[in-house]
Amino acid sequence: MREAQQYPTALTIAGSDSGGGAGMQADIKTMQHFSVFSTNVVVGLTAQNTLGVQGAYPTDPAAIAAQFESVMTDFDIRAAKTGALFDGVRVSEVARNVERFHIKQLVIDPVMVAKGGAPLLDKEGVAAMKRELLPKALLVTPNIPEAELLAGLTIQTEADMAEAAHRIQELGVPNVLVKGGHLEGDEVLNYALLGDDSFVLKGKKVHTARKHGTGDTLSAAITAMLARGISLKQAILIGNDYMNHIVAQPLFIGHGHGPLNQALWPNPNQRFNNTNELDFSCQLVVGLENVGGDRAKLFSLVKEACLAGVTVVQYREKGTVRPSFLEELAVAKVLKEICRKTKTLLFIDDNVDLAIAADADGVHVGQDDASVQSIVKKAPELLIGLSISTMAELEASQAAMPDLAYIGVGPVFKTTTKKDAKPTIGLEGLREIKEAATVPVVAIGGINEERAQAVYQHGADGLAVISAITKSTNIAKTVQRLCKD
Ligand SMILES: Cc1ncc(COP(=O)(O)OP(=O)(O)O)c(N)n1
Ligand SMILES: Cc1ncsc1CCOP(=O)(O)O
Ligand SMILES: [Mg+2]
Repeated sequence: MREAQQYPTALTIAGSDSGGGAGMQADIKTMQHFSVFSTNVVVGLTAQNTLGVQGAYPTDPAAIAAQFESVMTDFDIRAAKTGALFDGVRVSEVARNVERFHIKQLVIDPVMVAKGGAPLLDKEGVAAMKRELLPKALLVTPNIPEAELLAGLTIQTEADMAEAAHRIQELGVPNVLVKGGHLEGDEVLNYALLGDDSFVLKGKKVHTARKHGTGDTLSAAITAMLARGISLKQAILIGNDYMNHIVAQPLFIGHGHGPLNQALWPNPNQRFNNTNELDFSCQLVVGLENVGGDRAKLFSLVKEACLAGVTVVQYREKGTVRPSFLEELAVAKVLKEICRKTKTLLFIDDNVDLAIAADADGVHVGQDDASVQSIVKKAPELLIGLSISTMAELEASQAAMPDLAYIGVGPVFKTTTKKDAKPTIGLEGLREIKEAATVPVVAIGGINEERAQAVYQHGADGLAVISAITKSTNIAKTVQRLCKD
């Protein structure tokens, strides 16, 4: 199957909101924004706007089953989520179909009451959810009133949230995210209990009524990321950042509880695009250290290399006298501008904060730098390159692979440019790592014009050089010879 046909697909099992801000409409918009195709089982209609729910019309259970049949027999559903399920009959029908079609990655947003106060799940529905649906789910994302109902306790503090999460876990769902937006205070605390692991996510509380659809949007974002193969924990961390960002900039639509703008995400989809489409074939790694500290020389060299066809520039400062953060930022911003003109990707070595501040495309980190997981949490929009020098490092980094744009493998040959370089791995070492790698391999270390083609022949998808370009007397010709024949 061609890559373009492997667009991840998810399913939302929810109610329609005629106002467009919540329910299935919020799910579809959010999933699309995360580059996931959304299929739907409509469990009911609501006549609704930003002022409230004027009517609710549950779907015939036979129509629910028929929709499941249509979707599940055609699409490769990687993850699903539920929203408003109305009553016990519909919850049972959904649970039956989840079982029938072996839906594994199921996120339950246990929608019980709409923003304006209208009930969206009756008493039997709550009982059926506890009994039949939660044990089939991967994650449940209750807000405070929903968690109180599911856990049977009053929640006022973080400790209460933790207690509620544990009680809900006992109902058979392994992972629980209690959303604390309804609690007093200037911060929103979300409590996550993932198996035995627990953590608290914080966000600034935005005091606005324009938050219609927040629960649907968060659970849809998490579901979309699961469909893309991102781990549950990272999906929750990214989803939390996403919500903090979009809640702060609501849409001024309607006269009541206004909707969110799901498309508001910095550098939309940059991170989630098919990274296979990005070109990591020829990378110039460079800093002031490599050009005698001469800024003008650095800029003209990078410009020439970009025009000659390098596909990535990595800004890397390693000299004994390091420029200050602000000096590096000033340089990085000029590099960004140069790269923008030729559509060349700009990466920053080691420094995630600098990459964020300079609006770089990515960051390259070594084994002892910031962890891939922490970068994803802090800056989900950044592409990430990770250094790998041995098979053991590759194996130890398996969990990070879905989040990587490429791995930098080497040093392949002896190099004097990097003082603390690890032992060389040679062309055979490069081949061995390439055969086990699941992301593009960028070879580095002692590569020059003469050696470039052998590097490709041993499996490299791309190469990265410092001295081959910084010491070249004819950059255009050098870049041409470094490219794959
Ligand atoms: C493409 C590429 N591969 C490897 C490295 C080395 O990064 P790291 O291990 O962090 O070492 P330093 O560059 O920080 O000395 C790289 N920068 N780029
Ligand atoms: C940054 C780095 N990482 C491994 S080797 C190396 C230096 C590459 O420099 P050169 O291309 O001049 O050998
Ligand atoms: Mg490093």
